[in-house]
Amino acid sequence: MTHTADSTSIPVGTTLSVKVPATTANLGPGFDTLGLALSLYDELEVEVREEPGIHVNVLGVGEGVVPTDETNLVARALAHVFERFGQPVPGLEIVAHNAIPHSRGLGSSGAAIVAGIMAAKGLLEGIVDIGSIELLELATELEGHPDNVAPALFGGLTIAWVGEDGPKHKKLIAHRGVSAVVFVPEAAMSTALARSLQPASVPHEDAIFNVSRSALLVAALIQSPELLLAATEDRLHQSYRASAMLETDELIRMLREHGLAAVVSGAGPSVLVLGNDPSQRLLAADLVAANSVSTWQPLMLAVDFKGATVMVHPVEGSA
Ligand SMILES: Nc1ncnc2c1ncn2[C@@H]1O[C@H](COP(=O)(O)OP(=O)(O)O)[C@@H](O)[C@H]1O
Ligand SMILES: N[C@@H](CCOP(=O)(O)O)C(=O)O
Repeated sequence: MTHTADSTSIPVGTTLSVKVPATTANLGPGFDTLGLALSLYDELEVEVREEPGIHVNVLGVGEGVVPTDETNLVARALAHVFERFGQPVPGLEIVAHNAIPHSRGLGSSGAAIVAGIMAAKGLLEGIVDIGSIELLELATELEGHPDNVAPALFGGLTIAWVGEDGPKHKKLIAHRGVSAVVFVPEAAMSTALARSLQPASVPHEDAIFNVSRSALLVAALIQSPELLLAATEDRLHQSYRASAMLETDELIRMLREHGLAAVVSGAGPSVLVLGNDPSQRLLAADLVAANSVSTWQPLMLAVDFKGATVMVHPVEGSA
């Protein structure tokens, strides 16, 4: 006889693996809207156990820092899905292998939320069918804005928006000439702090400026990468947040003066350079090494086209 963890029919011993990409949001003018999935991943191994409660063994980034109990963001996201569908959470042992740096503007909180949601989707397979619209709704409820969680879930370049009936997305395939390098500083800055610096309203001319640049940016990213420099200008968020990340601001100015499409990655403080050919990444890395006194870790990343994945490994004989 197969043991079950509780009143759901999820057998004890069921395991699953989850993989979620890092993301870079905004891409300059596309505040809270545009995002790109990148080839840097957080991974989970999840096992259903007899003992109730969720324990998270955190390895890599966040080890010894983020909680290991039910208050862990991955565990909270997972529990949120079970609660939404009226299902009791089984006892779980989770091993989290984290590579996405925290509070640097690479979507670590979005990735943790998506990881928990994908784990829940895998555990609830055959009990509840969770579609892509629901995945994005659940993730956006927890993250507060859809621009990181959409590419983390679906991969590629995403346009995300919130309609009257909730968040939606459109996935696009970035032009293969587009390359990305992210410069990650040692110091962290929370997204919540960056968001607190945003004004409640902006001048109409700045809104027009960003509408034109973000429309152009979609064309640049999927068809005409040579337009990336003009297409990555922004007046909606970067200047308001610059006082909280002066070195980021300086680095972006320097790189843009050299013709490189440099922007704040997400809410910062990392810097993203979108290249229209791979040699621009090396040029950017040389310029950063030569012109900055601080240490910036260069991450040369590819665009991830797949998004989050979950693989369920049922207990033998339980299917
Ligand atoms: N894999 C993870 N497991 C648990 N908590 C996480 C994980 N990733 C991120 N977090 C939480 O999210 C915070 C970072 O979120 P945030 O400030 O939005 O920055 P980011 O730009 O990295 O998303 C971390 O300090 C931590 O509390
Ligand atoms: N649009 C958000 C994006 C936050 O991204 P993160 O990777 O820094 O969490 C914002 O700019 O606040």
